[in-house]
Amino acid sequence: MTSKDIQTTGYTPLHNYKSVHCVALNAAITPNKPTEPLQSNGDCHIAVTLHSCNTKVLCSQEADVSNDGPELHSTALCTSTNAEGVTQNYSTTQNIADQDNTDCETTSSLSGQPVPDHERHKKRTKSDSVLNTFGDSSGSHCQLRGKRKACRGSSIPTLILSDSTGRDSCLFEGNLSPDLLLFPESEELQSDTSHLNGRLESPVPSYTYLGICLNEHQNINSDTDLTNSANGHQLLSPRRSCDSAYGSCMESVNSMPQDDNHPILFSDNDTAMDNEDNSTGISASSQEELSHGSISSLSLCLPHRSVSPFSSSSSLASDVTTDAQVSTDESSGNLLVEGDSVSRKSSFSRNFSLRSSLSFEESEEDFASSEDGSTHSTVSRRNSKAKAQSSWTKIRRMVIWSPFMQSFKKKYPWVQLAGHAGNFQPGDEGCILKKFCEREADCLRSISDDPVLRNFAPTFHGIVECSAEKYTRMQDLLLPFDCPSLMDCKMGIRTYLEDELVLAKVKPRMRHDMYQKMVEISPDEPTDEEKELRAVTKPRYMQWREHVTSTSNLGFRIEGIKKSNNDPSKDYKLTKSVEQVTVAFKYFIDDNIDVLEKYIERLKEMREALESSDFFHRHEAIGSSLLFVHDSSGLANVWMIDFGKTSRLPEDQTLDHRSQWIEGNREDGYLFGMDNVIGVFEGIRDSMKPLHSLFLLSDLDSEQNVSSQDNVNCNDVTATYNNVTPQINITVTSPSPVTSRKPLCRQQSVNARADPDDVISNDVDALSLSERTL
Ligand SMILES: O=P(O)(O)O[C@H]1[C@H](O)[C@@H](OP(=O)(O)O)[C@H](OP(=O)(O)O)[C@@H](OP(=O)(O)O)[C@H]1O
Ligand SMILES: Nc1ncnc2c1ncn2[C@@H]1O[C@H](COP(=O)(O)OP(=O)(O)O)[C@@H](O)[C@H]1O
Repeated sequence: MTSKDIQTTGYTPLHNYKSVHCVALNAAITPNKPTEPLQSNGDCHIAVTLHSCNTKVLCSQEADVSNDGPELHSTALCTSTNAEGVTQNYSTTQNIADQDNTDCETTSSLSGQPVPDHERHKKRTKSDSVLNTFGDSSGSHCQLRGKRKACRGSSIPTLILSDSTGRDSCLFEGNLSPDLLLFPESEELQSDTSHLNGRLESPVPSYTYLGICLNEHQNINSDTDLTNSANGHQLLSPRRSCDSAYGSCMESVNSMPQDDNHPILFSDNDTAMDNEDNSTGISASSQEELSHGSISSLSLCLPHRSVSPFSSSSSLASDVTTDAQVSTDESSGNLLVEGDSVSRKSSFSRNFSLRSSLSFEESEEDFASSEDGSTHSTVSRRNSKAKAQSSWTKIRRMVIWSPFMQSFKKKYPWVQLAGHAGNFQPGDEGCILKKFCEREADCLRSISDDPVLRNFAPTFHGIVECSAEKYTRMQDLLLPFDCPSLMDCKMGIRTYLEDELVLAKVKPRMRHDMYQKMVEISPDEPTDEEKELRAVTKPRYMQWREHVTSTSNLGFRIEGIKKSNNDPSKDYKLTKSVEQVTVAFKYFIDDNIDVLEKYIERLKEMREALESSDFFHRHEAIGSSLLFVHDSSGLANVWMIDFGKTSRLPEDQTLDHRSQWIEGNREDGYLFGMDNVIGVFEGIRDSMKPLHSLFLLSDLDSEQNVSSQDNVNCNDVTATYNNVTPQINITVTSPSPVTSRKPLCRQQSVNARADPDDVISNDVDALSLSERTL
């Protein structure tokens, strides 16, 4: 199966989700004795492979889980292999004394302490083969009996658990885009199934899949579709939503064939009907599975507090309460799930938002299964199944708390670094959705069609509508990166439209929010009148922002930086001078010269493309940003984003994007800013290149002009060598990064070593770029 095979098409992605928590557990995982229920003290061997949706194997894990003694600790001896094939052995020990205790204690010993072979459980062969089957990048696990997982966006984890008998199961959890749930697509059932079966050398075992979605409409969507496959196995898949947030997606799901083999277990008003006993919640069974008795109960709870993937992290006011219980009805063999209501407050403040495809802190809370709000009669059944349930809990904990999963958790953040909170939604197939803005959509469309510029901005993928709201669908630029570091630089010497200025003069609108933001940074900034009104106009605020940041002097400003493993920071509201910007850029690139070179190269290409672009010369670009993204693998790229205030000029007008702005000429200083971004990066590069490689002291007389050195991009270097004190002062006049303006002059003071035959050493400790003023 190719990666194409697992791309699901044909339905519109879901919108308006604040977060979706999805859990899927297969009942098929068994202890070493496959025909017996999972015992609370049973040992088992599990294998886990984590795939991205594009079938890349992210990592895999095998674990021998043994419960040494009465329920206090469980130890997993694991081998974990990442995408690069690096294998790590470790053990994970967990205190699982309290099943409802979400603060599961985990200690792990990592690589360097390989788990001795004799400590491993025996039955590995079959698991290995399963692991290999799933671990060969084929992505075959994504299609189980024709049920296609809507694997959209690379950041989607798929967990496959395989037990020692070769039976495999799916554990799928985290904060996932709603369109990542399993959705049926009827066709390719047979071929893929046989393919998978063939590879597994055994029939695909029964799967039980439970999908639980949580959306901003404060509902838990616990819906299922029990589907019998051709080979008699059954699949429980998420089926419908209780409100419009599911939108068109549910249309497609609902359009799937429904016949005797596809019993619908739930009504549309979320008062789920158990086909056996009319109980509330989710009910479905994998009867074959249950008749084997390989699982008697499992318990799932959605987190009590859940971080919304698209809400502000710092101003998070998210309060989520939801529980879902799954247990087995022994008489019917059904799995029974209960869910209570969810309440959520979402924040719409302007701030960061983070999405993590896996949110295992949250998942951990899953283990605290609450009886509150349960309306189902399965409480007693649950209680009676507590023991077996605890085994499941343990396994999940093992997996979730292993270094393997913990490190994966960090790998997939989607970050909205700047901009308006609530503007973005998850999209499908590597896309994100941004609230529709005609100007922006027009620009993205034009740029995508422009052979010169198309690589420098997110690809435009049309306009979609959901819940009566329009979105622009565009390429998710973070897709290829692992744990990316991001920086958003707002370009130009001006951040407000001329129209806004005109309007503010004619009809000033006082903004309290902007006054508030202003005094937070500069309490003394407002005039007496503004203080009295506790409000400022938008242009006043915007101009002040430009003035206290590098917008006005350098033609760009840093909006935010997020280093791979750190929280995002927008603490650049007073970053103005070249030195301050240099410090921030250096922090961002972390002295990684390769990344730096890539940025410089890319920026220069982009500048060249912009200079030659008719589109660009005919547009005024206000508030547009450069998004810098790199990761530890050295992958680095820069794109232009945010065209919400980029507008076409009258036919007879063009801009050079470097000239001074005079009201009415609509110049925006975009290229001026770009020149300076490049200049600062080049300054950093030069400072990182030790000058001692350039000059030998012996080459220098007491005073000598040294000709241009290519590798420092100097026009002229004047070096003064003082024979008495080994000190050299070098003045480098570099080509101006601000081409049409006064050249920047860098003065570098270099300490020379005493030995004149030796190279000049070391620090370029005084680097000053004289800033030009507008
Ligand atoms: O960055 P801070 O200091 O918070 O100021 C913001 C940014 O300038 C926004 O620009 P961008 O979207 O380019 O980041 C701007 O949105 P506009 O683009 O609508 O001008 C906001 O205006 P309001 O949306 O009017 O609040 C303004 O409050
Ligand atoms: N195509 C994209 N791919 C990935 N991240 C993006 C993309 N577009 C925007 N972002 C993220 O969203 C943030 C805000 O984007 P922006 O378009 O400036 O929003 P706004 O119009 O609300 O200001 C950026 O800083 C970046 O982190």
